[in-house]
Amino acid sequence: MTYRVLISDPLSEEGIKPLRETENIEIVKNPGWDETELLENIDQFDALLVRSQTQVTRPLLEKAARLKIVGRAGVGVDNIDLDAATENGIIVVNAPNGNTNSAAEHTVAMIMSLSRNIPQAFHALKQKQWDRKRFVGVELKQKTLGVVGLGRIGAEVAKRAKGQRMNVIAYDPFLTDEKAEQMGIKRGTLEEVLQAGDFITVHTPLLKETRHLINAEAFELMKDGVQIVNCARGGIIDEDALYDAIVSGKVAGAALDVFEQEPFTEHKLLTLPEVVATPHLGASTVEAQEIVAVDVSHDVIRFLEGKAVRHPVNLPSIPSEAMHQIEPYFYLAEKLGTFIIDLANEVISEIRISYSGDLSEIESGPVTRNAVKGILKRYLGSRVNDVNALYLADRKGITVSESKRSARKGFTNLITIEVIGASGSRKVSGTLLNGLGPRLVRVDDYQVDATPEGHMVVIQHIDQPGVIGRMGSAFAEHNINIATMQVDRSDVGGNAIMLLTIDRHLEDKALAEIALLDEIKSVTAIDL
Ligand SMILES: NC(=O)c1ccc[n+]([C@@H]2O[C@H](COP(=O)([O-])OP(=O)(O)OC[C@H]3O[C@@H](n4cnc5c(N)ncnc54)[C@H](O)[C@@H]3O)[C@@H](O)[C@H]2O)c1
Ligand SMILES: O=C(O)[C@H](O)COP(=O)(O)O
Repeated sequence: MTYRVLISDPLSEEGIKPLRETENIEIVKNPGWDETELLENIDQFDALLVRSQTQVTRPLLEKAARLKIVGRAGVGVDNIDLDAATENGIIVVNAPNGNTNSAAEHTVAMIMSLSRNIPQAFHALKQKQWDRKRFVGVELKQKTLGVVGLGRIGAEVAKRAKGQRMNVIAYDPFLTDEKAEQMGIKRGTLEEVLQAGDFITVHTPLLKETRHLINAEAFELMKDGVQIVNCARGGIIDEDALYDAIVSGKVAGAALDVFEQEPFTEHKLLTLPEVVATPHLGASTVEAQEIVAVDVSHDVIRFLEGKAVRHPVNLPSIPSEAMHQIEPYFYLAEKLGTFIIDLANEVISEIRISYSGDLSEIESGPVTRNAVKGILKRYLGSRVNDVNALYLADRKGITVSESKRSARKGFTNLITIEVIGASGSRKVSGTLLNGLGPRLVRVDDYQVDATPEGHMVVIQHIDQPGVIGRMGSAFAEHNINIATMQVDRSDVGGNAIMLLTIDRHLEDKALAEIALLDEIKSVTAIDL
């Protein structure tokens, strides 16, 4: 199959080489489509690669019937409707580390531009004004840098500020005293950072909680003459409040690389001499763009090859060694899910998945998602995958729960899936056997041993002489060969089960005839 990949923002050509060098990938790069054309064409693509310009909206994602993955060549994903991606079973990946250094360096450049009025002085020179008085600056040494958000970039900026012999105080909900001490910086509350900073730089994501985090009240807390830098996301700083704070003299200067609305060319902030600005250049270096494009290209290739991705955004990120441990269970979990929903053959309200033995110590989330996928695809077909399985189960009012028991129960690893419907509970268990692969080992309370694949038949019957013989003859009359057969019973003469693998699908007519045989209580055909 050829996968079609659309690149709708400028990505480094060097960086997308891994995609170009992958045989079954066809690339459409920067076709110059506007929003309407993108909407018209998106359903032709399996993967979409963006930076921050393309708005990956819910309408776009809902139209993208073929889209499997959105790759963000950078950190911020606020231009992507993550809920819509999840609901439509589209995984989103990003490249969280590739542009950290560039963004940190750009932030330092912006701080120094502010401290020495470099852009303004250059602009004056270009106007043939040799003016040295107007552009007297300030040293950074001994000044305090307030950092709001000490993640990858904030921490790199803090390190560089220390190199300029600045004092650094930072606020970050996850910053500990130990980490602060280790970095030789002070940990403060947001208020303390705002009050202490001679320069204040923000490095948080744009979230509900961080939108307008730096607002009029925040400016009131700051020192008179404070200088503000935003190389993170437009919207963290309330631009109108910033304008007022500059005009009032509270803020002596502001350096902005990102804006609430981009492109940003008309805002009144740009009319102020105290403002320096760049058009979202923090990650715009040859090096950063190559790294982020390589990172996201590799993740797209991994995903299209059915492998785990390194930087999922709308799925929990699992370390690769842990993923390596659990990936072999995905197939088993999905097959058990399909098996049990066909066996139950009714609307269910609850899915209970239990992991025992070695599995009680694993990161079971991805395995659970594959089991739920196996169950739901009977209702929803191929649109359900491990990205949207839990969302779709929730939307159908099906509760999903997990439990773990270290007890081995006769198997080093065992997955049991129980579904609850109006007529009660049905359950199935499976295991991964070394060298033998996935095995189905329990159906309800019966012991079996079969490979969960192909055309299977579950027959519930009464444990009486002749039942098996009559059943075998019935299959023979329909020219259906029985490849494997497992029998178990609750007690002598009591309820019993046959689990068959047959060579072709059991047609309804044959199924109905077999179901009428004496002592047969139910016949269920399950195609895995
Ligand atoms: N200008 C650019 O071109 C450019 C380049 C790269 C990244 N960015 C942006 O910079 C920002 C930071 O990127 P990063 O890679 O450092 O992300 P990160 O996830 O490594 O760090 C973000 C930090 O913000 C902290 N945080 C979250 N909410 C907070 C709050 N309310 N107050 C204080 N801290 C809070 C988090 O705990 C985290 O430590 C992102 O928005 C990213 O999109 C911009
Ligand atoms: O979040 C990011 O990675 C930066 O804002 C970079 O955005 P860009 O890829 O549009 O330069």
